[in-house]
Amino acid sequence: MIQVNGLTKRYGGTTAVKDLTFTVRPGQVTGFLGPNGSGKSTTLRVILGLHQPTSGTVTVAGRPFRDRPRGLRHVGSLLDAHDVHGGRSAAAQLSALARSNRIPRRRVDEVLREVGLAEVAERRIGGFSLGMKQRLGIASALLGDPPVLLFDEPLNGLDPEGVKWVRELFERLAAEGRTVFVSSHLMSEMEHTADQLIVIGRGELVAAESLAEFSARGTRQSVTVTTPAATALKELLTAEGAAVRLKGERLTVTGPTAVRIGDIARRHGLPLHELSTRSASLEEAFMELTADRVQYPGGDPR
Ligand SMILES: Nc1ncnc2c1ncn2[C@@H]1O[C@H](COP(=O)(O)OP(=O)(O)OP(=O)(O)O)[C@@H](O)[C@H]1O
Repeated sequence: MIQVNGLTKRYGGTTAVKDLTFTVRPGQVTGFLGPNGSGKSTTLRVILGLHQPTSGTVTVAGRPFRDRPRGLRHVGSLLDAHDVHGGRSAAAQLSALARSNRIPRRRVDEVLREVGLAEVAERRIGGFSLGMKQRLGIASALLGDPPVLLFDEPLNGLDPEGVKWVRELFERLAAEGRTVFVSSHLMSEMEHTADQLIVIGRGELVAAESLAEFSARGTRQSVTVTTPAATALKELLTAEGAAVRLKGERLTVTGPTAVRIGDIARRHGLPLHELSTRSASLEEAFMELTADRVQYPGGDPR
């Protein structure tokens, strides 16, 4: 269990995280979701005792993590897959970690097998692909067989097969009763990975709930209409107070239902080639929720 209580972290004039409170429970995969620069890595670093909070507290299994000797047996983490010694072999890197944490050497072979790197164990890490480095980072996290695991953007650089493997691994780790906390800036990654979500924007908590609860927010619907009379229909719908986007013969309408749009078109003798309702995706719900909290919005403000 991880408990974050009123956590604020400032770097000089920048507030990376502000009054953040949430709990990450064992036995499930919890996604830590937020746009770029929203404070995810900062929070993970504070949980790991690498950075000091400006105010607030963070505990892992009831105690600050930095108070625990032989940390890898308590918390395993993957923060930055590039942060490895390129001249070493995978086996040498893990052996050094095992030694300094008093973990038996046999665990090195076990975790290398577990992450599918047994055959390249003696190769230099410098020649590894990003996907292989991610697997090595996951192996380091698993080395001490810890009850709590933190992963910062672990799906980055993985091919679809790698993504599937990581998802199944996380599921299994959670089913074993461990606390699994996984960050991502993409809802689409978390949609099939996490049971619970902690969502932040600009360092502040936006949502802490199950994926199912979060999905229920995405019930806002839009109607897609295709018609050769797109401009005329757009005018009629706009006059009704609908929000309408026009692209070629296709309108995306929010406000009125499909039935209402169909009735308006019929009354004015406008032909419809398509009329369909769709619910906003989870990605859209996430973007909507964090829209006013994005640190570096895309595009060029003019
Ligand atoms: N060591 C540091 N010194 C100064 N500012 C920092 C430091 N670390 C993070 N920040 C700032 O804190 C804010 C949050 O950054 P953080 O890396 O925690 O976000 P993130 O959600 O992990 O982003 P990303 O998805 O891009 O990795 C940003 O404005 C960042 O520039």
